[in-house]
Formats: sequence, structure tokens, C-alpha cells
Amino acid sequence: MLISIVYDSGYGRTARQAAAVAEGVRQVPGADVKVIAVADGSIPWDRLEASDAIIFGSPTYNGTLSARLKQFMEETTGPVWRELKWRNKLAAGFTTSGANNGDKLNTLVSMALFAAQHGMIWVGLDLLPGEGDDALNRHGSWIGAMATSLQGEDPETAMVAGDLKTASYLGKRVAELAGRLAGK
Ligand SMILES: Cc1cc2nc3c(=O)[nH]c(=O)nc-3n(C[C@H](O)[C@H](O)[C@H](O)COP(=O)(O)O)c2cc1C
Repeated sequence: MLISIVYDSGYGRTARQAAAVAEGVRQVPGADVKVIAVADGSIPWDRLEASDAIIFGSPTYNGTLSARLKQFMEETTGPVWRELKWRNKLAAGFTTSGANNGDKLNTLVSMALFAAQHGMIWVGLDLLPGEGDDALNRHGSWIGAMATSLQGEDPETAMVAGDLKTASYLGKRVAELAGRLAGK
């Protein structure tokens, strides 16, 4: 099955989270993942239409999606939404913020609502809250994968191990469910 990850990242942290999601997808036999940075310009609409699942990622800026991910969402209106081309695809989301809370729930809610408006099927996390920096789902989020980056550090060291594991877990979960839906 085809899994696409569409994300934005101003300073490289969400890009690391996106890479972790992709690594999780790759753990599932038969999963083909493409990572698409909206900042790269042209959106591969055909690939997205062919995808079984699309996973959205954004930094939390001002308590919501980055402007570039929002721009991408608005651009789907003509080529995708008018014909509900993404109907019944799986969707999921991830975000990183600077503060532990940082209002990042709102970012994931915005993604889930966007997916609902496209007739997509939202996949959250099935992980009980974990404790400690190495733990899966240390933020106790059900709606999607959250990360809190260490401010003032390079992207290579800014991400917390448990948050990257959680991102990978989400990617694997989406790929496994996409496989089940496809009867594989
Ligand atoms: C314009 C802007 C707005 C931000 N707003 C928030 C916010 O509302 N809450 C928060 O916790 N962090 C906020 N941050 C911090 C970023 O979420 C954090 O640095 C994140 O890791 C950036 O991800 P990126 O490297 O993928 O851009 C903001 C950063 C910027 C540049």
C-alpha cells in the first residue's frame, strides 16, 4: 500500500518527526512511503490520490498549523475536495511544539477536522500515556503523535527519544491498518 506523509517544518524539528513516522511505515512489509515537504513546492497530487493513507505533520505555530500547511490544505479544495477524491483514505497527524502543552492539541484537531471534511478516516493512537523521556506517548495524546522539542538546540538533538518512538509507532499503525483495509 501507498502511504504519503505531507508535512511542513520551519526549523527542521517536525522534519525529524516526519522521518520517524516514515521509519515506522517502512517496518510494515509492502508499505511504500513518500515524504512530501510542502515547502518543496509542487505537490504530487496524483501520488496523494493513489495513496491508501495520508499522514499530516506540522509544527505548532501560534497554537495551530503552520501557514504553509494551511496553505496546502486550502489548495486541496479545487483538485481534491470538490470531487472528494480522498474519501475513505486513512488519515493521521503529528505535531511538534516548543512548550510541553504549547496548545498543540489544537493543531491535531485542525488536521482531524480537515480529514473529516475530505471524508477521510482518522487514525489516532492506541497507547496509554507513558512516563519519562523514553516512553511512548509521554504526552498522553489519543488524537495523534505529539512532540515537544528542546528549544535552542539543533534539530538533531532537539527531539526527545520517546516522541520519535511515538511518531514511528503512529506510522507503523497507519500502515498496518491500511494493509488490513486493502485486504493484505
Ligand atoms: C512563529 C512561531 C510560533 C510558535 N508558536 C508556538 C506555540 O504556539 N506553542 C509552542 O509551544 N511553540 C511554538 N513555537 C515553537 C515551535 O513550535 C517549535 O520550535 C517547533 O519545534 C518548531 O518546529 P519546526 O522546527 O518543525 O519548525 C512557535 C515557533 C514559531 C517560529
